[in-house]
Amino acid sequence: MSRKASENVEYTLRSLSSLMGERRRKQQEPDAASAAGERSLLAAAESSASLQSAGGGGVGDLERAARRQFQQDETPAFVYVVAVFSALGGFLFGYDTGVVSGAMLLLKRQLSLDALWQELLVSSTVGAAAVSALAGGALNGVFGRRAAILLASALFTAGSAVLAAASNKETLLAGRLVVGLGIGIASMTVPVYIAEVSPPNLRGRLVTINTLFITGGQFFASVVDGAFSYLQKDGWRYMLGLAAIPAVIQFFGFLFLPESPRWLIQKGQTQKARRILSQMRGNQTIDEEYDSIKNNIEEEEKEVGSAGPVICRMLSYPPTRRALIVGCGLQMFQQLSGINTIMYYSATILQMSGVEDDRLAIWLASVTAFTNFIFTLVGVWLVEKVGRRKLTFGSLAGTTVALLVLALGFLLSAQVSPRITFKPVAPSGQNSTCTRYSYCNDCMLDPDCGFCYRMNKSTVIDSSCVPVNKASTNEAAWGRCENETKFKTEEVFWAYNFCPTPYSWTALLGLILYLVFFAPGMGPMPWTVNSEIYPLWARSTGNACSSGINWIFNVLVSLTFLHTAEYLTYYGAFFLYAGFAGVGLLFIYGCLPETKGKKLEEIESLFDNRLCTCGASDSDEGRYIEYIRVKGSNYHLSDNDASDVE
Ligand SMILES: O[C@H]1[C@H](O)[C@@H](O)[C@H](O)[C@@H](O)[C@H]1O
Repeated sequence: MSRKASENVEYTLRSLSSLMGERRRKQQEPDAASAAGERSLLAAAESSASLQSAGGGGVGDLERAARRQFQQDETPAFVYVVAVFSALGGFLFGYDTGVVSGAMLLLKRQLSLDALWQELLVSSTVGAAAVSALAGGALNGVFGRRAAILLASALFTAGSAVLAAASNKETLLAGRLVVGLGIGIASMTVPVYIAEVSPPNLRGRLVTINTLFITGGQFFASVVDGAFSYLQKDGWRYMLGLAAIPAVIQFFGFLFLPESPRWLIQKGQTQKARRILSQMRGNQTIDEEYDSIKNNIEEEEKEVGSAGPVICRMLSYPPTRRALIVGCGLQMFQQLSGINTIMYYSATILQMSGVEDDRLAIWLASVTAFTNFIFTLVGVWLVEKVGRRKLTFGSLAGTTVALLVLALGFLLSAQVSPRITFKPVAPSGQNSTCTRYSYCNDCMLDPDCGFCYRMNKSTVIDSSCVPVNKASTNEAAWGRCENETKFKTEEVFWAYNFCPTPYSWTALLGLILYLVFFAPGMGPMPWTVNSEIYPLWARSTGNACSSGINWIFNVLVSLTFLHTAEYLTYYGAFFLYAGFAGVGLLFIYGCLPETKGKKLEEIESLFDNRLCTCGASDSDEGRYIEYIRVKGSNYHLSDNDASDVE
């Protein structure tokens, strides 16, 4: 059957099943079955026969009516409102992790911060996020998802206010720690909350929107950084303080938004849960979904028991143990593929490719953040079409290739690295190791040194390696490249962290390819998949562990990047990330099952088989699955089983 024809049949099936549900509701006495939700799926042949006998206007009218009915069954706007308010947590996560690099440029001058303090202010937030993500499991298990999100937005607000008003570095550190605590809680709670309120056919898309907000926050932060970089004094206060606005909006929004119905059922607050669930499902019957959540909780309690800490029960029960390995593995490989060093290093990669102006490089770094954001949008679009498994695998495969291109770019640049031809005499009392280097590449790998040179057409001439000004890496400590006035009068250029070479464009190509491939899959899918693979009793703890792993590897990779580059050179570092990504590919191929279209309560069974047989045992692979909602019930309809459903 052609694709178009099969799409028509599918649409007709969808329309008819909806319509038949409606007809029956009108024609039949309400009995127990109809109270449990109308379930009427017809195979194509059956339905056309019923159609003829149904009379009353023929196929055209029926289809029109079906179309009307189908449209009425749409997910209520309320679910989208809830998802967007929750995803503000993602926005703050992105904003607060992204804004600090620009703020630091101004802060280090105004408060004379040394390297240790700069490092502390950047990594304290990520470290605090790791701790609070781990602790957030208990928090949102005991007090609920809504309370955890409210707490996270309160922390974001308080932290941003402290940062904006800070008068010394100690207060700044306190503010960054508070913001970090908020990020950790939000990063693990928001995806879980969205997954729990979403209907199955939209779940992937809505959870992925949270990552869209993360990358949106990072992009917005880069624009704010660019804009306030002109305000040399106190510009950082605005950069860091602005986060309070979305945080306050989220806090007040959530005062009016409901708790997750799944959590409420687990806590025995069934009436409230039913009310919220029907609010979320609009005109659809919720009985089936409600019963399935409730039965699931009871069965799980029988099967796993409720004694002992959740993490011990998870580890001793094979399906949750496997899910935990998959969830943590995905988060680990996301960070090991080097996303945050790519983002952090993008300004330098851009400079390598010939962008000499510093401000321009900062603005171009926001183009990088924008690319990351736009391609996450592609992920939102693809996730319910191609599914999580293919999207993640394809994305990581492309990311690996991009990392190889990046590494190759740096390798080529190192091979043709300009020679050092001019050895200036250091002013008295200014000792330095920089002048002993013979090639730009060695000079650039030493964090204390930079490359000062002139250009004759496209050839580097009069090049020297001199110490960098510790207060501003934009200039040398002394000599021709000491300040911007000298750059102009002496017609010299200053390169810190990179070498001018004709192959720099390869690195730029690698950078673009990286973001194009990473952003739709490896960026969002680890969060999305983690929000859905654990059964309810293990969901908070599972997400706490996997988010904790994400943050821990985030700190590890960012903190070790400069040292890795020093020991392995830049191309070595990118080859290393490509290697990690390659191992990640095998892991995803073997272990990640497809969760698209499944109800949260059905997903546990995907982990019944031995780990790393998912590639082979994924029974849904290659089958077209369409979610059909008939008067409140969701059904799988595939080519394989269309004929045996009534
Ligand atoms: O999913 C997000 C996203 O890809 C961000 O761009 C990155 O900074 C985060 O570390 C990651 O968790």
